[in-house]
Amino acid sequence: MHLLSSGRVITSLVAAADLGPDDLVIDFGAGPGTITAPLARTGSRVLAVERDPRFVAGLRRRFDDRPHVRVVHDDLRTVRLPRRAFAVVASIPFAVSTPLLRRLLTPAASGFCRAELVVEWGLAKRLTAARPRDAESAWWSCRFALTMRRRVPAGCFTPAPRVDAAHLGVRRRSDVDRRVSAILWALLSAAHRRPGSPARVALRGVAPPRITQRLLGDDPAPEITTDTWLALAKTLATDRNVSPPRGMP
Ligand SMILES: C[S@@+](CC[C@H](N)C(=O)[O-])C[C@H]1O[C@@H](n2cnc3c(N)ncnc32)[C@H](O)[C@@H]1O
Repeated sequence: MHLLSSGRVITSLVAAADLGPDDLVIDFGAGPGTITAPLARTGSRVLAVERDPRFVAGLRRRFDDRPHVRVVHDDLRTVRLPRRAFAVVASIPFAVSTPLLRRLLTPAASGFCRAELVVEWGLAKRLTAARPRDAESAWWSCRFALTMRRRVPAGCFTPAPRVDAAHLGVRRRSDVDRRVSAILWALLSAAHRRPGSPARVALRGVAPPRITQRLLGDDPAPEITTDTWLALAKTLATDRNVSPPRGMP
């Protein structure tokens, strides 16, 4: 287990979240409370989720006198998420980063709105690439602005992991509504079904060829940027003849 030991990284994680007393924030994999403590000082309501009973006991003792901190003994992959708007600030084991991101970023509607996360460097690089390489990363990056804030060298943890990490910022895009999302889901699912062929060809029958030709050209789906996918979905959303398909997650 690699505990964050750099005060500078912890301070910048919490500062980037810009939390106040009206906010609800979750620290997933809270461990000894290294991040929980500065989160508690922001005055927000804090949920510290931890699976290891020894850490849970320590967290309960440490935050006993802080009524706005609740320690939840549960698994981050299955714990019930709040319905109300919430933020996440966390440094979690690299092995459960993707399951957690899936829970936060995949559902079209949820209370999740933003996060400051420590994840493996390679994962952060992949998620913040201008050209998402699969339908899932495109779905995430079109609906959330994913920003590489900084590299977090392995030496910032005790003990140091084998690879560096990154501080990743996540913000829900306010200009992507349910209709745009539904169209986006249909476009990405169809275009990535045959990722080697030009996306505009894969989208025949899903979107009007005059629009896909102009925006997508002959590029296959993994070569199309997040910005272009978003522009296409927003253009189609303004066309009242396009009915938003069902089946979004
Ligand atoms: C890398 S440590 C980070 C601890 C602390 N956040 C820090 O930065 O120092 C990961 C923590 O996540 C906990 N953890 C691992 N898998 C978990 C899971 N599935 N659900 C909840 N907590 C988990 C571990 O017990 C450990 O305390």
